Formats: sequence, C-alpha cells, structure tokens
Amino acid sequence: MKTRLAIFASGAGSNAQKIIDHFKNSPLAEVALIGCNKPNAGVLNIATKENIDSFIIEREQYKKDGYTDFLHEKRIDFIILAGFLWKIPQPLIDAYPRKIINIHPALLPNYGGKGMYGSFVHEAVITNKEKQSGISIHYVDEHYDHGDIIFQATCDIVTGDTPDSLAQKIHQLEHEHFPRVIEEWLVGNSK
Ligand SMILES: Nc1nc2c(c(=O)[nH]1)N[C@@H](CN(C=O)c1ccc(C(=O)N[C@@H](CCC(=O)O)C(=O)O)cc1)CN2
Ligand SMILES: NCC(=O)N[C@@H]1O[C@H](COP(=O)([O-])[O-])[C@@H](O)[C@H]1O
Repeated sequence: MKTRLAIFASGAGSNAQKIIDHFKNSPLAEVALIGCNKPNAGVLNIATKENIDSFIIEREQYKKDGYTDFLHEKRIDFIILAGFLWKIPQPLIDAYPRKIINIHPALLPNYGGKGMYGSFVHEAVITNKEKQSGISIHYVDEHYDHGDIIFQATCDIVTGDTPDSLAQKIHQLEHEHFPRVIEEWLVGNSK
C-alpha cells in the first residue's frame, strides 16, 4: 500500500503541482488529498486537473479538531504544508506526531513567525539588506516556524533585487528541492 500524502495549501499551488508531479508514478507515495482554506485558491484548480480529492478547510471545524477524524478516514499518513496560512492546531499535531512538515520561504530561525508569509517575508529580507535568503523545510510543532529543521538551501540577493525577483528565486529553490526532500523524509520514516 502506498503512503498517502495530504497537501495543505492556501494559494496558487506551484509547490503542490511539483509534489504531485514528483510522486505521479512513484511506488512509494501518492498525493491523495488537497486541503485548502481559500475557496478560490489556484491549488483547488490543480486538484481538479489532477483528479485529486480536495476539501475546503472551514475555520470552525478546523479550530475544533483540525479535521483529524476526516484525515484518518481518508487514510492520510503524512501532511505537507505548502503555502498554508493557518496555524496547525494541537489536536492535529498530536494525531500526526513528526508527520507534518512545512516549507518556509526564508532561512529560519530568521524571518519566521506570525505575519511572516508570502511577500511579507521577502519584503522584510530586502528591507534589511540581507545578502542571502533561502528556504527552510521543517517539522511542524505548536508554534509557527519553530519545529526542527530538515533542510535549508540558500540564494544570493544582488543589488536591484526586489521582493518579486527574490520570490522568483525562492520559488525556484522550492521547486528544485521540496519534492526530493519529501521523498527522502518518507524513506527515512519507512525504515
Ligand atoms: N502549528 C504550526 N502551524 C503552521 C506552521 C507551523 O510552523 N506550525 N507553519 C505555517 C506556514 N507559515 C510559515 O511557514 C506561516 C503561515 C501563516 C502565518 C501567519 O501569520 N498567518 C496569519 C493568517 C493569514 C491568513 O489567514 O491569510 C495569522 O496567523 O495571523 C505565519 C507563518 C502553517 N501553519
Ligand atoms: N510562511 C508560509 C509561506 O509563506 N509559504 C510560502 O507560500 C508560497 C506558496 O506558493 P505556492 O502556492 O505557489 O506553492 C511558497 O513560497 C511558500 O514557501
């Protein structure tokens, strides 16, 4: 039986698409479910195109139990956060210990925490005249961007870079590394 992955996302879903593509013919795992808290998000169009089951995450039920029972009914083994903008509640963390990971578009522990998502991250990095940024893939605990780091990759910031040009560099790093890191993480969990 293949490992069943759920992806939680709130936006366009470019990372979700890369993860789906990576596991499309994999004997190891499959993307079995996509959860999204924004009914008009592009990631839901990807779910439809790829014929992958999806559901809208409603705030009340999410706050109550994090859809834990639903995810167990769907036989989900691991949860991948790919641009998901709500905090994972304790009941879901407890139900999936060390089985939820997230990608953050900066080099944690810097530029993380509440309010640090999407372009807000890149704007802060540029404003602070950082010479480097990058991505962090980490375990999810009860705090934002606080769990143990699994992988990081960097990119240079050059004169003239804007939040948009930095976002493009970050997306390139994400698309290059996230699917492979997920696979390596799953292999490490299967031993
Ligand atoms: N328990 C955890 N939940 C989540 C984590 C985590 O590490 N632990 N990571 C986030 C993803 N993320 C950064 O990587 C992140 C996403 C969103 C926010 C944030 O400030 N959100 C706003 C709400 C935004 C909205 O509703 O549009 C907020 O909480 O006020 C910070 C970091 C996913 N969940
Ligand atoms: N702090 C969370 C956060 O900012 N996540 C970021 O949202 C983007 C989603 O893009 P996508 O919808 O195209 O995959 C990604 O860059 C991801 O790192």
